[in-house]
Amino acid sequence: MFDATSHFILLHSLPSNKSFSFLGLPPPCAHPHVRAPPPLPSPSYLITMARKRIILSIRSLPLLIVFLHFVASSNASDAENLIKFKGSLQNAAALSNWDISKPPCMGSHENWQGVLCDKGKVWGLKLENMGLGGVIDVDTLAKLPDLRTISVMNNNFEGSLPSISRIGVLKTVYLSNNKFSGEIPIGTFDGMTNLKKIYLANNNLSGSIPASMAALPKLMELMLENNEFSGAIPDFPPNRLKLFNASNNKLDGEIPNSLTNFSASSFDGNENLCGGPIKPCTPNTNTQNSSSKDKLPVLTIILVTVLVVVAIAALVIVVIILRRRKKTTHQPAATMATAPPGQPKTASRDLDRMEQGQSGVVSSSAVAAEKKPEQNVKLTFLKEANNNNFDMPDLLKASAEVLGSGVFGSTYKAALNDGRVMVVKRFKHMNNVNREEFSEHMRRLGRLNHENVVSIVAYYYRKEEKLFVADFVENGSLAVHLHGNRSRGLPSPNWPTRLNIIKGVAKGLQYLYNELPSLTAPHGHLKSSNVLLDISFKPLLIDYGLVPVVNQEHAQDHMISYKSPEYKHNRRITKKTDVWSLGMLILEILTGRFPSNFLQQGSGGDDDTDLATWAESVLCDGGDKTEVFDGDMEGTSHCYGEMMKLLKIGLVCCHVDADKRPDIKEVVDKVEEVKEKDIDDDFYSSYTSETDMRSSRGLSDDFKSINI
Ligand SMILES: Nc1ncnc2c1ncn2[C@@H]1O[C@H](COP(=O)(O)OP(=O)(O)OP(=O)(O)O)[C@@H](O)[C@H]1O
Repeated sequence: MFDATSHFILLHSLPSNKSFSFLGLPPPCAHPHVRAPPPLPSPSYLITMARKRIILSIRSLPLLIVFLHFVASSNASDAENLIKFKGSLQNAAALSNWDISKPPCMGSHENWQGVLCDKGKVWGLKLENMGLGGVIDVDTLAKLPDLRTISVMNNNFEGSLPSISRIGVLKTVYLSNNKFSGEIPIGTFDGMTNLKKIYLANNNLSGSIPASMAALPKLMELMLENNEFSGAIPDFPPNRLKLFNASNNKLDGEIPNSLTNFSASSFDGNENLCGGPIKPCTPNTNTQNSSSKDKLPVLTIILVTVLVVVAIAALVIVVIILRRRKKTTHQPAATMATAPPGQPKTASRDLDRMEQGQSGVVSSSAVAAEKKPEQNVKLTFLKEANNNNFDMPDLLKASAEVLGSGVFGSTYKAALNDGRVMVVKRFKHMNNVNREEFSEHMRRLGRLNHENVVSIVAYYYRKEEKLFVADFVENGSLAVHLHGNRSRGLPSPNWPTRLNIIKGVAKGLQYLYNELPSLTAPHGHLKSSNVLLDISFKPLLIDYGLVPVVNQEHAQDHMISYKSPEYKHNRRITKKTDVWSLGMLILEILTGRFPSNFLQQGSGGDDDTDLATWAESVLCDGGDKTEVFDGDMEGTSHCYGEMMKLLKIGLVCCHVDADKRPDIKEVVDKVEEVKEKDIDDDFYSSYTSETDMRSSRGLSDDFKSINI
């Protein structure tokens, strides 16, 4: 027996020059003028050596078997560790399908609720909104070698923060919206050299922000809002953090220079914090901040008090005189933009509270204009409409609900007194576009009118505050219907509904391409949470046309277009980038899998596995191809042929080479040809042949060859 292993061992165990001679090649560094080539080894020498190696390889066979067994059983041990981890949780009913007899991961297929898989390995845990409590057993999780992300957001975990540095390889940790409390030990994040995102918002954590956080070399997102953190904010390396929020804590001192580019809302609600975008630090603030050890001399205090009293008195007299004069000259007309005294401040605080997610429904504002209310609180309406009989003060008074916080800011639902329900989106990460450019862009967006595009009704511009107002769409986002309903046990959209949604989205996107020809990516941020559904499940696009007005650095980190292969590889987006996003969305709708799970996983390195690659691998691996489709999608019998056609359109749209993707018109035409039911029963089997499948993304260049 002379197997590959023994062959390998034989070659590598021979004296270096001999091994090359054995292959009939000259030794790598031999130089004829320096040294003559060594003589060929005698046949008896070679036979002896070969024998020795064979014996060695037979001896090492048990080791090899143990090694292979270890590799084969690594999945089982992931399963055991997960079951052990589950054992320390309370209220783990949502994890009832964690079943040791079934591996958590089969390739990229996930068998266990909340367990994210890649190539048969557990790379993430997404245990959100499950009412979980108890202990997070980090020591057991540390035994999962491929674990890179953990989210237990929106649960009931309490007590001190788990020692996550035991899982040193983590890239993202989401612990927001729990009841974690107490101080974070100094070294909690020590050695976590790959950690990029830490979400701790809405807990009861106290003490200082640990310096080990500021020392993390790759940290990009840090959310600490609505806790009890105190003391000074440590200095983070400049330009590293892309998202930061420490509002509503008890922090004090001066905001470090490295964080001054974040807006005031990242720091609001910390009374003794100063500098950067909030109130300037005065010697007085500094005195307060340094625990007021050295007190001001009594005389100075008295002098300052007297001066302040005199100044206030003078101000009151001036105001009274001015009011009297006004009254005698003319009676002022009440403008919609004039807020009642005190209203802006309260409203502003309400808004910030809403933003921190402290309460779902509050009597709120959409914006507060603290400086020049007369000029600043007027909305600019984009369309002439009879029912635009409201303005900013009405939004300020309306009861509002936080719909969510996205990458550009927060979105609120505001119910007006006349029954109309509006949505206000407050943008945080805009670029420095001036009023004229912004207004011009808004007028362009305001002219849009299509049944699959949500119209922007009005906008508000101030240098540091930008708002969009739109009508509320009742039925929530496609993302919730595809992914959220599942965990709540609600029905998922069936095949005909999903097909109609894709048709509507494609038409809406084509409309944007036609109407906004000057934009490279007319949508730019197409994903399932930016597709809303009305009551009849008609899709409507939102968050389109933003690329020209948003902060580019932020966009590059968060917008869907910037996750495309062309941006990853060539740092550019093209006219076909939105087609890629549409392709991804088609695959998400058909497979029920969330593309961002794949993107997040690939973002840290060279791993290019995305949803399209995964779908292709299922189609090509010779197994049951229908497994690619979402198992929760009903109404699929006699439809697999048509579903396959649509899947293939999605795959072609995701072609890695942007030039080989179809243009939007071709996509719309092809999608329109897909029917709810298979026309020909035999069609499916011929359609799903191996060759045909392999041609979908890379191997066939001609989109027109799609056999519809
Ligand atoms: N006009 C609207 N009617 C109803 N719901 C809306 C409307 N606009 C936005 N939403 C919903 O509000 C929520 C928050 O939206 P937002 O755009 O702030 O975040 P996102 O879509 O989750 O992320 P991103 O900022 O990346 O777009 C989402 O669930 C979105 O579907």
